[in-house]
Amino acid sequence: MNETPIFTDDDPRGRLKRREAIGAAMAGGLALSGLSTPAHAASGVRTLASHGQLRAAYDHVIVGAGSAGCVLAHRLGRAGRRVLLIEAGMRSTLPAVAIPPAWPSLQESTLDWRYETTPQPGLDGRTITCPRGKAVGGSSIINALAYQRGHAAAYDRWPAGWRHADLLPYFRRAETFSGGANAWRGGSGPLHVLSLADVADRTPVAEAFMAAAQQSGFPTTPDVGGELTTGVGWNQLSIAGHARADAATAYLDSLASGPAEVQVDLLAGVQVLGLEIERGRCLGVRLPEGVVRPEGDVLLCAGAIDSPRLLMLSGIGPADELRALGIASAVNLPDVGRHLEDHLLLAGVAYQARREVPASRYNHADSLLYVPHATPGESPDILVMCLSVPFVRPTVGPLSAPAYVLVPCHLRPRSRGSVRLASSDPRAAAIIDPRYLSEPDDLAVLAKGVEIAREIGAARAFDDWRSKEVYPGPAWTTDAGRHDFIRRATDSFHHPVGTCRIGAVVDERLCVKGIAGLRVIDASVLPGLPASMCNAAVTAVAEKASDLVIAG
Ligand SMILES: Cc1cc2nc3c(=O)[nH]c(=O)nc-3n(C[C@H](O)[C@H](O)[C@H](O)COP(=O)(O)OP(=O)(O)OC[C@H]3O[C@@H](n4cnc5c(N)ncnc54)[C@H](O)[C@@H]3O)c2cc1C
Repeated sequence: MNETPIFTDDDPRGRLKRREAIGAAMAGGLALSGLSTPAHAASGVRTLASHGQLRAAYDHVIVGAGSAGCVLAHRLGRAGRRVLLIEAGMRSTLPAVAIPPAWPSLQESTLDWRYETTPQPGLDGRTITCPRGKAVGGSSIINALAYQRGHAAAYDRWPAGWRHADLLPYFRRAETFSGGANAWRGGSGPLHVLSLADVADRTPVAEAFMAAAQQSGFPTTPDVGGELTTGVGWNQLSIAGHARADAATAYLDSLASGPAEVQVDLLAGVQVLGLEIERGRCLGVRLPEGVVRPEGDVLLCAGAIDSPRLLMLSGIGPADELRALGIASAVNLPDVGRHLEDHLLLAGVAYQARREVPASRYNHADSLLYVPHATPGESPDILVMCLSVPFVRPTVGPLSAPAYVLVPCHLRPRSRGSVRLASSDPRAAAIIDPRYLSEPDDLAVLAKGVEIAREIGAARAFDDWRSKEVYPGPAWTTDAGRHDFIRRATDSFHHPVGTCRIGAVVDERLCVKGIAGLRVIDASVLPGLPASMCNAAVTAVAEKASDLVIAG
């Protein structure tokens, strides 16, 4: 059997886990050459060094140890289920993962699948990077750490059972909030959420943004993730003790302590190649070395790009398209891979500063503003973040320090795209076409976002910081100039969802329509974007899904 290394030997955390794995393997009666120490039962997640260490039987196989997969492993493990968690990436050893302000360096690193979109006509034909975490912890390992659930109304547009009131107990169950528990926030969940309202070392430019937004007539909110999710407030981040609190540290490492031994095995560095489907039932998952068949459901948690890809590779999707690639249809589900939705950001409304801008100790966006511009009282369509770094798209032009940038984001885009198979090769990346700005209304909302950002940027509270507006600058005076600037400055916010959405691909229990024994549980099932970044929504959906799986 081909051994797949789980950790590099120079990683102290890796050595510890490897020792646990070896001990557990011997306890299970498996022989590894060169070992003479007695076996002992490991607590927590048992990290398998190879396919050969699999247990004789599992209740569930989880594909993908990302934001959702780690939640499921934790909850099912605690419920006494025998779980195999399979992840294509490894446990991360990059120090930058733990350091919040270092997060941008993780894109295009070894922890990133490094996908990219097709050329986007709405963005002057540019291809856009589509980073996705390839590691134990998934995209929560490389993301920008913001952790917010957004406005209730965005969930209330989702199908029954998944609306805000249904999810609120799960948002609370997931988190330990730095501001303490209340009717909206959790106080004892695995994931630590730090409100920058509770720290003293916020960057002063973010303080100026708070004041400038108020001078421009926007209300403040004491807790952007609590009862009032509109207005200007301090960012909230998944951070515990100054370090990133990703899904793996929060949900897998915490299994090591607890009331009872759990039976959760992690097989990392192994890519699932497809699902075994026979006569309308999912029997297991295909690995390079064979098939693993659980006694219960297979739980697909490979994310908004790879979950639809794996379904289609297994014959679940648009039958005609799959047949054209030589893939036999198991069930015709035309919506698999369709309805791809993603938030847009615009980088940005940029200012040369009068003096050095102190760096953020967090994620560079210490304060932000949610604006329900289109429909006051509804969920926000515009978010403006205040970045204390000179971040503009290279297609916009140069920007040297000292500078700060206001970044408008579109939270309710109308453009919809797709994820399709490039070929029947199970290792080939999917064709990702978000069709950014294909709906003219999206451009108009971004234009409004730029205007809000410029108004705040020109407010008195920034006088002490602002030397001059560099972008959009004079370009903003004509229609042509405005449109040109938006097309050059727009990028993905990296929140793809909806490619296996509830109602179309999975039912309200997240079971794949027409296939028994298979559920999809990750960002792909979200029936729409939340009115904020999506990690909290994915986590809450996975929390609720774990109860559904346990209920059977
Ligand atoms: C650069 C970036 C910044 C972001 N910033 C934020 C932010 O600040 N706040 C926020 O809320 N959200 C943010 N997000 C989005 C958020 O992190 C994701 O929406 C969320 O993590 C998605 O969770 P998931 O479980 O659906 O997928 P993932 O967490 O991506 O997990 C999928 C897992 O499946 C694995 N996998 C895929 N295919 C296979 C296969 N064939 N075999 C085995 N394993 C497989 C992957 O390696 C991965 O570990 C950001 C995302 C990125 C990329």
